Amino acid sequence: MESSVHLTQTAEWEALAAHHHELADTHLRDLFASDPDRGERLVVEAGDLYLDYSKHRLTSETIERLTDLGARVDLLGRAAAMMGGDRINTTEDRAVLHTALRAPRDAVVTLDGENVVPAVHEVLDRMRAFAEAVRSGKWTGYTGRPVRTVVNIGIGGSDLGPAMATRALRSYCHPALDVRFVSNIDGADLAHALADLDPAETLFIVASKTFTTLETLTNAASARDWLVAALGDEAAVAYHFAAVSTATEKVEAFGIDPANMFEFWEWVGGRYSLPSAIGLPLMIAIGPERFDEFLAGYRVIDEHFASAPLTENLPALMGLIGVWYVNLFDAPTHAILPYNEELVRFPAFLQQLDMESNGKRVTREGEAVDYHTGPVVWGEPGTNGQHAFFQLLHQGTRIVPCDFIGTCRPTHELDVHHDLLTANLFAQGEALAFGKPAPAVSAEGVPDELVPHRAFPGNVPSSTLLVPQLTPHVLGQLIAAYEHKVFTQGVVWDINSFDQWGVELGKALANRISPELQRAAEPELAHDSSTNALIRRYRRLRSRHA
Ligand SMILES: O=P(O)(O)OC[C@H]1O[C@](O)(CO)[C@@H](O)[C@@H]1O
Repeated sequence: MESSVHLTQTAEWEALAAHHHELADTHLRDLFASDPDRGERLVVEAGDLYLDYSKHRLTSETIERLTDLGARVDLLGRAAAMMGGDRINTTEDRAVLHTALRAPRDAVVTLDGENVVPAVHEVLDRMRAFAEAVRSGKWTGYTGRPVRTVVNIGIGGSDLGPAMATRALRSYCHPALDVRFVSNIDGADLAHALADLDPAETLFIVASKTFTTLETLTNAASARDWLVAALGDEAAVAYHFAAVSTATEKVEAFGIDPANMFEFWEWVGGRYSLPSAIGLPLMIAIGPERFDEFLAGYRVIDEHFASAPLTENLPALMGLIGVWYVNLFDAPTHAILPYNEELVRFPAFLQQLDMESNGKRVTREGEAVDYHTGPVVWGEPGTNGQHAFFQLLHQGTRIVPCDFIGTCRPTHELDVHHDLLTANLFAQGEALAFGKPAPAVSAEGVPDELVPHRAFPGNVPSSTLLVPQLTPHVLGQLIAAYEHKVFTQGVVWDINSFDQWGVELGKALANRISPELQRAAEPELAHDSSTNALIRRYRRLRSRHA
């Protein structure tokens, strides 16, 4: 879309809004009654992903209107520009090439006249050799002992992706290697992670794109002190520390041997960096072959997204349907509900992916938007969520579109559990969509005064993403689908999904306040009275002997 054209003034937007006006009050019960086959028709498949979007408050016409809007903003053209190396992250003057991280060895992706794919595979080859050495015990620490625990130190995109995926694929992990993640600057995180470890058998991976992040550098420095104190020699650091970063000089300055540094590039956004060297702890955990399958999974969806027509394009439809709720139904949040305990960290991973990408209030041209952008993303695995917050989904006043994610085969032997788990998934989608109207409740003999309390309005929309099994290949597909969903929405909203200036102010203020917490002097008057009072109170109570 030409930047001078305002999204909400396009004919496609107006047509969508008019269509919403007609459909807004229609109940899913009526949509299914008048179109009984919609559960078989309003579905789309890509690779191993099966998306049922029939339980959304939409018709085929809605999909036509939404895909018209996608065409108007040239969604697939913009995807091609991203994958082709255009500098679409204009506020940082960067290309956005995470799709090149999973391109096959013989692919060509040109940036500034150079093919980036050979460098990607060179790093992957080095990662493979390193991962194999650690897994086989060939890599030995300062005292000659093999590694038993890998501790990844990173935060945000340098933590959430590998932590989520290592957890998701734990049934594929090396049985004798423990891979842990430390992210929070809260010393409780590192202290707890190290409490039962033997430094002689511990390998740290310091993961930071910029190698300037306060949390990561503080944790890494404390980890180094812990190691050196135990092994009695600075030289031990070279045996027990590796780094993943774009900043070679800073890694060296920290004291990590550049031979143990795995590079990635400024054109990889932190929240998109899992298939880069940031995935090293995952590769060590599941092994290079499984990691290759994981990357191949991403590739399946990248190729699908780049080429499928919008009406059959799974990530594009996920994104466009999300726009339908955010902008037309004013839905402020979006729930991610994996019915698979292994995906326990998937909602947190998607929070960064989605909210750091699309939590923006100005267009690419810097003009304030007059429509909502990214929703608040949240969630928890089923069935736990059912016994916690589903009450609000069923009977609250807000509309919460839900993504149910289910797996047909478990990665364990307890089949009975898995059928019960999946029965709950399907039941929730059904209950949310169709509800239980008051007459049906009365017909069961419920006293009149209780009927309003026990009726379910229904009409709560949901997608069901069903996959065969949570393998590395399928996980790669799932992540790529959400990446491209987020991209789709950013294109529609005409925002830059690849910068994150909104995280900077808090970092700067923390740097200012941090020395004030240690000084006896009054806090700087420049703070407001609330912050000053909190600083004073903290200083009074922080002493362990107070
Ligand atoms: O990898 P780095 O440079 O340490 O950054 C960690 C995270 O911090 C952020 O920049 C936000 O502060 C994220 O975008 C990023 O994933």
